[in-house]
Amino acid sequence: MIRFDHITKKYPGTTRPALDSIDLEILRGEFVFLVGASGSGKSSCLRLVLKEEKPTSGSIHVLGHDLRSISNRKVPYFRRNLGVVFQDFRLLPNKNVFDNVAFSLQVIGKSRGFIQEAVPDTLKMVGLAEKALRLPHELSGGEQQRVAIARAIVNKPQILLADEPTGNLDPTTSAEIMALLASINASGTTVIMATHEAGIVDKMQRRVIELEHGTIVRDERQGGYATASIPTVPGAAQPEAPVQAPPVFTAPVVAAPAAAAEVPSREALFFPPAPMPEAAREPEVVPVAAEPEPEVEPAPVSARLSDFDRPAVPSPLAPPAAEPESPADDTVPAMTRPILPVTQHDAPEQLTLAEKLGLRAPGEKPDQTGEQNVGPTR
Ligand SMILES: Nc1ncnc2c1ncn2[C@@H]1O[C@H](COP(=O)(O)OP(=O)(O)OP(=O)(O)O)[C@@H](O)[C@H]1O
Repeated sequence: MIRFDHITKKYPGTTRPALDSIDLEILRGEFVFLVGASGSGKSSCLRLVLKEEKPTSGSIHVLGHDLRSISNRKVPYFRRNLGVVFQDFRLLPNKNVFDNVAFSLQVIGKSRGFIQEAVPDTLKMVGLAEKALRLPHELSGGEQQRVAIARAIVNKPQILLADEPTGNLDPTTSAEIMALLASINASGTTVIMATHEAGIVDKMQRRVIELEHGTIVRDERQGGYATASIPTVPGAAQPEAPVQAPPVFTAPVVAAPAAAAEVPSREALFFPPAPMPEAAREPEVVPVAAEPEPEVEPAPVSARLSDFDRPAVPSPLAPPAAEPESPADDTVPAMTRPILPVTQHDAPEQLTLAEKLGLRAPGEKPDQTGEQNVGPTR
């Protein structure tokens, strides 16, 4: 699903490579932690997967594509296969929860009907169905991160990249966010998460790739956080949920994730299944749209409370019911968008949020959202 072959990344003006001849393979359905000291190269790995940065040498394959073969014009289409979540949430401050999630679908031209179904489904999954009309500043940090996760998964990405998604959250809230990420992984999405949080890594017992000065020094199938190079400080605060909180990330269940997940129960959220077995792996090549999608004017989307009262609906991660899609959607699987913060070297300096999310190519028709970022309110 993701393969790095001899990847070296050297940023302009630096003497030492951020990544130094990395070889790496991540399989479909895996949950992978990237750990390592600050500056070890974790975010660089994520940016390379997104094609936000180009390697100095070596090749990267994502979803069957050699990233060198994807032209800049097609990068936004490629990125619809990826969802990205950041430490600082990056919500649109003047849009409510529903519209923040709807935004990413509007920009890629999804129909109003699709949006009116997919957004409530996704908000329900992340536990925010009741708060669809709130503005970001009316939410807690954890709730804001749930909105960001909803936005990242609403179009059903095959890969979810998370760059320190719990970095601004307290331990209990972090545990809840991790349970949500685990449930997303359980429904088949590959999750790659860069983190410094030892407690989370130790509890999850998933694959751990440790970077040190741009090289991989550890790759464990079910690892913990601490090693000689990143020791856990005795007595340091660990992200432990308080006693009354539901137990999280414990006892992996043997069942493989379902291909089309049901809406996970609360129990499922807190007892995430183990990673998908390696057998059922490698995917077909995911097509990147050969032609640009037709420009569809973003339809004004307003949440109706009745939308949130509907009977049980399929998980937002499951394939949607037959939906009218734009022609380009026939060739681009329903996915979501990326958001890594680092500016592409060859991109214009002033990018709109849609461009940062990979929803529009730089220079494409700007949207009218008055977009700006909003960070945690905590
Ligand atoms: N745009 C850039 N220009 C120059 N150097 C960069 C750039 N981005 C990252 N670097 C350098 O590359 C190295 C790896 O950085 P990277 O952000 O990948 O590390 P990280 O492990 O994610 O760190 P952190 O945990 O602090 O986020 C660091 O030495 C950093 O200074």
